Amino acid sequence: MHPSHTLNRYRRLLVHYLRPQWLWMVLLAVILFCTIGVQVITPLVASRFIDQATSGGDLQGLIMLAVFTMGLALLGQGLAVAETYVAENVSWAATNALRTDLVVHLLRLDATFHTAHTPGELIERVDGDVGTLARFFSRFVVYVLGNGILLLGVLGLLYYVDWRVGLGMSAFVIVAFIAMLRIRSVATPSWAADRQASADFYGFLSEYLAGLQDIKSSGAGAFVLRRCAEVMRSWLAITRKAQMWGYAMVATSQGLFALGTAFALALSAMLFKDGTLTIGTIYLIFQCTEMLRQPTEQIRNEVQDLQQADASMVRIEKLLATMPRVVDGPGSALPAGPLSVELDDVFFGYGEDTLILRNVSISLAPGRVLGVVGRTGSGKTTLTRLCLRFYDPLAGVVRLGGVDLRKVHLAEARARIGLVTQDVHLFHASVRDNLTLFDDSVPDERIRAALETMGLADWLGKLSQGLDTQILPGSAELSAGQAQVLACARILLRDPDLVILDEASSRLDPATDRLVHTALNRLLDGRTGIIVAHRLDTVAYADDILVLEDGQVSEYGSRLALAADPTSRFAGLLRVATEEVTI
Ligand SMILES: Nc1ncnc2c1ncn2[C@@H]1O[C@H](COP(=O)(O)OP(=O)(O)OP(=O)(O)O)[C@@H](O)[C@H]1O
Repeated sequence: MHPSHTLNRYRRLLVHYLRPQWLWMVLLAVILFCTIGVQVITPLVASRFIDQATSGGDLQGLIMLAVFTMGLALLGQGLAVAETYVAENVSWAATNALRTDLVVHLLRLDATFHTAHTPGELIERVDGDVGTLARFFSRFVVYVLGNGILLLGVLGLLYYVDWRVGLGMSAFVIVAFIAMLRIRSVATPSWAADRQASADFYGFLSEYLAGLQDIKSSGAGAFVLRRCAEVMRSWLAITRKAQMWGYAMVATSQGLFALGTAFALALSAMLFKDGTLTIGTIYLIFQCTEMLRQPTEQIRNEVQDLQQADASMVRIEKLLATMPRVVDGPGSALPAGPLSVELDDVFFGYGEDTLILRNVSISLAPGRVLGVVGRTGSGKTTLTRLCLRFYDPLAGVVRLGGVDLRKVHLAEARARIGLVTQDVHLFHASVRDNLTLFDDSVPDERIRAALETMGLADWLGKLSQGLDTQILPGSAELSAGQAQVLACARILLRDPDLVILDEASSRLDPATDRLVHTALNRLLDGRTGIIVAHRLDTVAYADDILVLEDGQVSEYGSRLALAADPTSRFAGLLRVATEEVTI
């Protein structure tokens, strides 16, 4: 990675996220310069103390110097506390802003992106990578500048003591710095690999936690554990390498500075023999040599961390630069009331090579209900996704209310559609929040009314804390059918003009079955509907039927007409389904 690219990237992020924090940054700089002042003054005072003590100075003066030294030590601690407080404030405010931007961006990205990236990977971006950047936001500039000045200050002091010592130590600092940077550049790829390995691990973990039930029920636990062990084993090897490099850097700098101290002491001893230096000055040189180490290491650390953070910055910028494939429309208005749905010669595939839908044309009048049937994998769910514009067709047009969906604002179109998926997602939150999706402005009466309409009044009555009862996703109290009814209530509250229901294919017990039917009946009342139907009872709601076969329209027409025609595929499906039910 070219350093100037890194710095440019860093500057861009810094300017953007630190601008609102500039007052805090000024405060941080002031604190840092005071800290440096204290660091430089302390050895000077100590050296004077030693010289006065060894030359028999008066007790009063010595006490004053001792008290002054203690005061400086206390001030140094106070400044360190203040610095931590301000720096944490700055870095959290800036990184939280960046996190928010990333989350907003992730929500804007379309289904294609989310299919290609696991939630764990995205968590690592939003949390791991941003976390790596946290200290950069607060400390990088101030630290590099501050430590640079401290370094110059200490070297200046050494020149002031004796130019030979100053010159020798300047040469030493340059050599040490170059040596440390060399090692760093060799070590950087290991650190990048370490971050990637951690992202892979989180990706793995989130995927398997999400599929916990399937894993348990299919007895795949042993396989998951083995896979987990494999991922961790490879992570260990990578981390060990990265840590070893990190340690090599610490060891090198310690070794180098031990050499530096030895060099400084040897030089001082020679000059002491000459009578050029006092013992207090030698102490000062010793302290200064020690003091050179901290800023040199810190500048090295900052530069090294910047390299590490560069990988994070690259990934964050790349993520922010990823544009959704589905581009928001210019804002054509949709007509009021129930929406018609038209698919005009639609072709669609998720990837480049396989077409999932071919030649699909349907025209659903406002207020009518379309039942979509067909074998598993025939493209039924895919068709509903196109109506919500999760994807754009490769060819052909999808129209809502007669308007090309690509011309409408995504938010407006989606606000008019209510979707119940096969796999309803309930949040670990109260019943109220699950229904309103965290919109506090919806009054409780409306929520209760919606639940009542959906036939869930009894269910609500049994809940210990009513609307405040917490729902635990995947808990035994809520079956797939009940979850769908809750999702229907959620949608009823939004009062959409088109309802799309991808029916759960699981069989329901008779009571839940009745519940789902009441819910459906009321939800579809006065709205256009598309139901991906798996069961015979549900098909009965449809005015029109679309039979999909391998992504193509096999039959399309009024339900009654198709059912009455004994040669139709739909009539055939009905016969099979009736036999299944009656057996
Ligand atoms: N996000 C996706 N990315 C890639 N391929 C997908 C995606 N979703 C579905 N597919 C593929 O598209 C085809 C049609 O899937 P779709 O879910 O639309 O069928 P379906 O008729 O609804 O099936 P089911 O009745 O089982 O729900 C399948 O071969 C499936 O593997």
